[in-house]
Amino acid sequence: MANIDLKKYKLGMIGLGTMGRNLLLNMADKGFSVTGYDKDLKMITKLEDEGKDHNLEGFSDIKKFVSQLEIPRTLVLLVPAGPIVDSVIAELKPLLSKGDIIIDSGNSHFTDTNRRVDELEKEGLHFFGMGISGGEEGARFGPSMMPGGDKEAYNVVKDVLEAIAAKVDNDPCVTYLGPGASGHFVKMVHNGIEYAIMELIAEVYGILKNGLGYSNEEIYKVFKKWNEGKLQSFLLEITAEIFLFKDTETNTDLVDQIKDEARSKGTGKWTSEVSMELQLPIPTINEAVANRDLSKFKSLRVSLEEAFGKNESKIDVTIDELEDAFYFSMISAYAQGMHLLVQASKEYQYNLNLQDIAKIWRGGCIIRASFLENIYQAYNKNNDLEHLFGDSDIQDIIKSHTKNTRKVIVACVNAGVGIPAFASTLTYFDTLTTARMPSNLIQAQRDFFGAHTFERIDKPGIFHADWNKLS
Ligand SMILES: NC(=O)C1=CN([C@@H]2O[C@H](COP(=O)(O)OP(=O)(O)OC[C@H]3O[C@@H](n4cnc5c(N)ncnc54)[C@H](OP(=O)(O)O)[C@@H]3O)[C@@H](O)[C@H]2O)C=CC1
Ligand SMILES: O=C(CO)[C@H](O)[C@H](O)COP(=O)(O)O
Repeated sequence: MANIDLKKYKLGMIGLGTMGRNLLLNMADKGFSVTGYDKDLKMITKLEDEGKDHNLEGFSDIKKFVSQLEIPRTLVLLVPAGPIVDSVIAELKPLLSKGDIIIDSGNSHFTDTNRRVDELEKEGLHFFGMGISGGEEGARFGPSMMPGGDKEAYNVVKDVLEAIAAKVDNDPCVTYLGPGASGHFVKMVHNGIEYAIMELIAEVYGILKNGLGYSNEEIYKVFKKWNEGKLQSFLLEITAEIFLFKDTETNTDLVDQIKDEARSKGTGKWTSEVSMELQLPIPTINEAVANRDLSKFKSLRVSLEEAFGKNESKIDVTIDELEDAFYFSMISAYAQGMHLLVQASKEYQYNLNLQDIAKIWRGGCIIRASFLENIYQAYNKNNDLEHLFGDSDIQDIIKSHTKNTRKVIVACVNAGVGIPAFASTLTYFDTLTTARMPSNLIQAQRDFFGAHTFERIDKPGIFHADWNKLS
C-alpha cells in the first residue's frame, strides 16, 4: 500500500544555497509545509538550523525527498543556471509522474526554458520558468517573482507565491506574465536594467571620488541624501551603506580594498544579445555589459595609464547637477528595458502586460525604486505605450533634467573622465528625439557600393541609382 501519510509536503525545493534556502524559510514562515533537497549536506544542516522554529526537514537523498511530496508533486529548482538544471531534471524524471510540476526559478536563459518546456511536455510534466529577484534578503522576506509559461501549473502554486512575495499597497509582487519562457525573459531584462543602473552609479562614484575629490564618507552622504528624494531605490540604498563598511583586517574602508574588475554571470550579456537579435537598441545596458568586460583588462589599463599619464583633472559640476544627470539616465535605462519587452512581446507572442511588470517590480526586486511608481502610472494611462518617453508626465521630467545632464556629460568629456553609460544614454535620447537622422546617407552609400536599393521620402517604391554616373 502506498504510504500516504508520508506524503506530507506541498512543495519541495531543490538547491538550498542563497536563494533556495531563504525562499523555503519564507514559505515555512507563511505556514506552508515545505521541504528541501541539496546534494551538499552542509546546506541541509544550515536549512535545519535556520528553520528550527518550523522543524524544517531537508534531504540529501533525492528519492526519499521526492517520495515525501504531495501529488501532484511541485518542485522548485534554485540551482545554478545551465547544464546543472538539465542534470537535475534528468535525475528527477524517473521519480515523477504525469501532472507533476517543475518550476525553474534560477536565472536560466529563456531559450533553455523553451527547450525544457517542450521536452517535459512530451513526458506529461508541467514545467515553467519563473525569474526571482531580491537577492538573499528578498528571498527570505519577500521577493519579486516573474512566472511565465504553463498557467495551469502556475495556478497550483499561486497561493504560495502570493503569500511569500513582497507587497506594495497590499498587492503581491508576483503575477502570471505570459506564455512560454516569458517569465525568464522578463527576469533577464530586469537584470539588464540592473546592470545599467549599477554602471551609472559606479560612474557617479568615479566622478565624486576622482573628479570632485570626495572622501568615502562624503560619498556616503551624497548617496544617502539622494536615496531620500526622487532617486530613492534599493541600489542607491545599499550603495550608500557600502561606503560606511570597514575592513576589520586593515582598518580601512572595504570598498577601497576591492579589485576594480567587475564579474558577471551572463544575464546582462544575454539582454544585449537579444536586443541585437530583435534590432531594438538598448545602449545604456550594452555599455554596462561592455564596461564590466573592459574593467577586467586591469594590467592593460595599468600599463596604458603609465603610457598616457594619470588623469588628475577635476570636474566642474555640482551635486545637484549630478543628481539630475543620474535621474535622467536612470529613467532612460528603465525605458530601454521596457522598450525591449514591448518588442519581445510582439516577436515571441508573450502578450506581456507592461503595467503588471512595473507593478511587480515596485517591491522586492533589485531594481525597485520610487520611479517605478511613475512607470506603473504611465502604463496605467496607456498600456500600449510604445516607449516610456512617449508619456507626457515622463516627458516633463526628462525636459527638466536634460540641461544638467548635458552639463555633467560635457564636463566629464572635457576632463577626460570615462562615463560610457552616461554618454551613450544622452546620445540615445538625442537620436531618438530626432525626426530626420543622417541615415539616408547610409542608404545612399549601401546603394552606391552594393546596389542595395533605397526608399524615397517623396514617393513609394524601391529605388536604385547609377551612382557612378555623377552629373
Ligand atoms: N544569489 C542571488 O542574488 C540570485 C540568484 N539567482 C539565481 O538563482 C539560482 C541559484 O542561485 P544561488 O542560490 O545564488 O546559488 P547557490 O550557489 O548559493 O546555491 C545553489 C545550490 O544548489 C546546489 N546544487 C548544485 N547542483 C545541484 C544538484 N545537482 N542537485 C542539488 N543541488 C545542487 C549547490 O550546491 P553546491 O554549492 O555544493 O554545488 C548550492 O547549494 C541561480 O540560477 C542564480 O542565478 C536569482 C536571483 C538572485
Ligand atoms: O539575478 C540576480 C539579481 O537580480 C543575481 O544576483 C545575478 O547573479 C546578478 O547578475 P550578475 O551576477 O551577472 O551581476
